[in-house]
This record gives sequence, C-alpha cells and structure tokens, in this order.
Amino acid sequence: VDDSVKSSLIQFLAKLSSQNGQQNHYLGWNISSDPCKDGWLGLVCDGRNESVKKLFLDGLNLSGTLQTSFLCNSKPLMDSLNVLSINYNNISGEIPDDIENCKELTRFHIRGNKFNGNLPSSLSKLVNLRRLELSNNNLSGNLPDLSRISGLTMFLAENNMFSGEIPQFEFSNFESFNVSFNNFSGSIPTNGGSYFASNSFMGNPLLCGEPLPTKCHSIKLQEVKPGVEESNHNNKDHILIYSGYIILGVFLTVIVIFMICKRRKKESKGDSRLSTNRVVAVDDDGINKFSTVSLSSEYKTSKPEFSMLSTESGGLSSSLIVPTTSVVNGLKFEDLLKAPAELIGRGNHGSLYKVMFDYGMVFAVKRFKDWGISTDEFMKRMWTIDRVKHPNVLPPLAFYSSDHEKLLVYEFQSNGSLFSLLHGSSQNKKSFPWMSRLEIAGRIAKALAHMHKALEQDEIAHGNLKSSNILMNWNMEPCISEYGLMEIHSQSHESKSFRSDVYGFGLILLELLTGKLVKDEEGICLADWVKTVLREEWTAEVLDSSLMAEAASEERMVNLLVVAVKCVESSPNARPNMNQVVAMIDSIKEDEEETSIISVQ
Ligand SMILES: Nc1ncnc2c1ncn2[C@@H]1O[C@H](COP(=O)(O)OP(=O)(O)OP(=O)(O)O)[C@@H](O)[C@H]1O
Repeated sequence: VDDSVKSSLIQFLAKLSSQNGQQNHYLGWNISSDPCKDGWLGLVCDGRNESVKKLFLDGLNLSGTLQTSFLCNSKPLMDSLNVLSINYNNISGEIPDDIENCKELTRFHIRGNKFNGNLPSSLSKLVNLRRLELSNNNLSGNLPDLSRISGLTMFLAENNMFSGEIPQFEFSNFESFNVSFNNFSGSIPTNGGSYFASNSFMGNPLLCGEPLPTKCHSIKLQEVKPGVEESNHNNKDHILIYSGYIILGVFLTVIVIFMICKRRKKESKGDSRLSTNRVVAVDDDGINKFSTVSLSSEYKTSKPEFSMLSTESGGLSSSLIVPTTSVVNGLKFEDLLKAPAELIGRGNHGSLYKVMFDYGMVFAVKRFKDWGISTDEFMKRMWTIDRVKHPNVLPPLAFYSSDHEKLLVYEFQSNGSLFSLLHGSSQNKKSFPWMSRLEIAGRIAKALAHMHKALEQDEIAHGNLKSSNILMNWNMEPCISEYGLMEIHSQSHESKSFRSDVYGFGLILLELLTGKLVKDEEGICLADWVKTVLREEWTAEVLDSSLMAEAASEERMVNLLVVAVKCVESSPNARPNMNQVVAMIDSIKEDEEETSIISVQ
C-alpha cells in the first residue's frame, strides 16, 4: 500500500480521535508498517493485500470530527473504500460534502455519535450505497433525495431531529427502515406501511397515515378554513362532522373515566397489576436515570418502598440506562412511569412486565433480581450482544443495571410466543401447517447459527432457548428473544453452552413435530419419550395428529425428527453444531420444494 494512503489514513484517524497519535498507536497504524500485510486493526483489505476496502472503527471512544477529505479526496483510497463504519463513538460536527467522492461506498454507518447539522445533499450521489445508518445523533433538516439511490436496503435514522417529508423510497427493497423519533411531517409515502410497522415511524407528531394510528384525513380537516373555499353546503357538512366528533369525544371520555374508576377499585382489592409499580426516569441533560419508586406486590413483603437513585450507592453511573436503539432513547422515561404496566410472567430468571406507552408503543420489561453478574460485566455483555444483529433475533432496546437488579426493555410482541402458538388454543394449531413449521424451524436455526458464529469468541450463547423465548413478530416471523441472558456461572463451559442451545433447539423441533409439551403433566420428558418410541421402530407415531392429516410430507417430517433427535443427544459432543443443523434443515426444505413441484406437475 502506498505511503500516501498510509499517511491519509493516519491523518484521518488523528482527526477522528482528537488525541493525535494515541489511537493510531493502539490500532497499530504507523507509517513504517503496511496496513494490509501488517494487519492494522479496524481495516479490511482486498484479497491481494493491495488496497484498503473497509474501515470499521466502531466503539473506540473517538471524540474528534469526521474529515472525509483524507479518504475521499485522496486517490487510490477514494476508489477502493466501500465501507466506512464509525458507530458508537463521540464524534461531533457535520458530515462533510466531499463524502460524495467516495463513490464506492456501499455502507456508511455513524450511529450513536454526536453529529449535527443537515445531511449534505451530496450523500444522494453515493449511488452504490446499500446501508445508511444515522441513528442516535443530533442531525436535523430535510433529508436529501435519498430515493435516488436505487440499491438502498437499509435506512436507519431514528432519534435525530430530521424534519420535512420522508422521501418516496422503494420500500420493497428495504431490509430495515426506521425514522422514528424525529420531526418528520406529512403523510408516510406509499407502501411504507405495507413493509414496515408503526415502530419504524412513531414519535413524529406531525406524521400521518398507515401504519400510524393518525389518519392524514384528520390532520387535513383541521387545516381547512371554513368559509374561504368551501361552499355553504360543505360548511354544514363540517359542522355535522365536528359535532359528531365532539359527541364521540364526550362519549369516549365518559368511558375512559369509567374504566379508570373500575381499575382503581380493582387495584385496591390487591390484584397483581403494576399500577403502583412505577418505573421512574428523570431526563437530566440527556442522561436517563431510571428508578423504581415503589414495588409491585411481589416485593412489597420484603421492602415496601424503594428508589434506586436514592438508596443505591452507585449514584449516576449505576443508574444509567444505555439506550441501544432509537425507540427508547427518544422516550422520556417519565412517560414510562405514567404508563400502565402489567406483570405477565414470572419465569425462572426474572419477571416480565408489559408496559404501555403513548403512540401505541408497548414494551416488555424483563426484571432480574440478584443475577450474580457485576454491572460492568452486564454492560459489556449487553454491548457485545447488541453489536450482532439478525432479523430473527429480538434486540434489547435498552438496559439498566444496579448491584441487585437488572432491567431489559424489549419491544412487546403481541402475536405471542411459539409456545402459545403450539400449546395454546386448538384453533391455533389448525392454522399451523407443516410448511409453516418447517419454515419457522429453518429461520430459528439460521438466526441461532448466526449468533453462535458472531459471539463464539465472546463465548456468549443464548443459554435459555425454549419455545416461550421464540416470539412471533408483527409479520408472524419467529424472533429469538432474551439472547445471552442466562446466569453467568452456567456459561462457564462455553462449548457446552453452545451445545446446550443445540439441545434447546432440538426440543423446539420436537415440540413443532409432536405438538407436545417439553414436560407433560406427569413429568415425562418429551426427548426421552420420543427416543423410546423411536428405539422400538422408526415410526411416524410421534408426529402431531394435525400434521399427520397432511400425509404428503410424512417422509420429510421423519427426516426432521432425525435432526431433532441428533440435537437432543445426551452427550453434548454427539450433538451437531448449528451450522450443520442449518444445512440439514435446508436439505429437507429443498426435498419438500422438489416434491411439491413434482406433485403440481
Ligand atoms: N417481548 C415480549 N413480547 C411479548 N411477550 C413476551 C416478550 N418476552 C417474553 N414474553 C412472554 O412473556 C411470558 C413470560 O416471559 P419470561 O421470559 O418472564 O418467562 P419464560 O420465558 O417462561 O421464562 P424464563 O425466565 O426462563 O425466560 C412468556 O410467555 C413469554 O413468551
């Protein structure tokens, strides 16, 4: 690599870090070595080690400014660089115009920094861009016409101060899209609502249309000035409409007051709802402090009143909520307090609350007591997990840690879990055919394999994989929840933990295939039962009766059963790893597809 490239890179990093030289030294960037051959940290070269292709400088505590001129006005770097990722630093200032000269950029990631000002219009000239991540900055103004970039598949801009209208993107191309918690206005462009749920748009008070509950029609009605352009006839219509709204409003108010009274009465009778279990957060110069002021009935016996901020010695640092994505960051945590909350489950590892907010947002807050993991360890683990993304893994939106208590905030999934789908009402089961089960198995396997691979070095497995931790998202796709939240001590033999996940996955496969509980009322283990039946003779007897009605796929069902049984081998070393499981399921899916083509012919 040319000396000029080395020097540009070193100067770029020096400006980015604002501590001339220190970061360069730490990352091993120095003019006397070669970026590619001597393995400078944070960059990726081409196969022949001749040019620098990607810069990954995420989470390095860099607090300078972005001087793209060192990269984008300097040949040959400007022609080779295709990824610039500086997420989760403290970089401030504006995004320079000359970024447009880095024409090969496919990814530009600056989430979790302190960038301000407008996005330069030159950004829309980066025609090769596929992923643009701008979340959690202080960016403002109108968006340039990014819809000109036809290959864009990811646009994340939540938690900024952008205004104006959302461009007419080609949403069908997008894997992810989020503009929540900005100041966007007007109607959501066509198709936005068909591809993305309200979470992608919420928190923009002047935005309307599908999938938000605010109808554009209602905003326009308020803007009409009566008597100017409208005929008398229309005015009369409006008066009628307004009167209708007023009557409806009064009616709804009466109902709400009635419900509140009823609810208070119920609470005073001591039900398990959390209306007294308020979660307090104070927004203080952008720092969210998070505490509980009183406890739900479950803790009342031991400690009647409790405030994390006042009783815990850790002070501010132990009270920090670390927002990892937009939705929570943009929220005032006082709102969280006011929101009604409900205890919906008490699992082996903690309690789960459903907390309801304005804009129709609903969160699931998991609360662990005495987890036995230090705050430092917990934070490190959460940040590590947060870096790994997969569409079928539910990320925590925020987390909190004190000595005795840990909280995790997730998006609430109103379609329930795979457990409820399989073992809930018999109605559910009927509409749960073999192909959907196979598809779900394949998606969970791929997501788990992805997580295992990405977190292998950090030795973080899921640790508690089961069907109640597989949640069905708005689109009825399965999402693995609560990744990596098991007790730290049981993670000690990391290879065993990864193989334990494989066991958990095997049980999920058995549940999908048999429709039976992992442990029945008499305490019989599903895995043991299946093994016993199969030992006598390979038979389809174990399969769910509603699946047997679809006899056409019996052979593939038995093949999947073989995979499941391998996964639940008693000896961890005898179990396949998740990559092998993915390959086996893929081959069953291929067989299934071929068979259905032949039967159609
Ligand atoms: N984000 C979520 N949205 C909707 N439901 C959820 C969410 N997270 C968990 N649940 C459901 O809430 C219930 C309680 O969850 P919780 O995680 O406390 O218990 P669990 O999974 O049964 O046990 P464990 O503590 O071992 O994980 C489960 O039925 C689970 O499927």
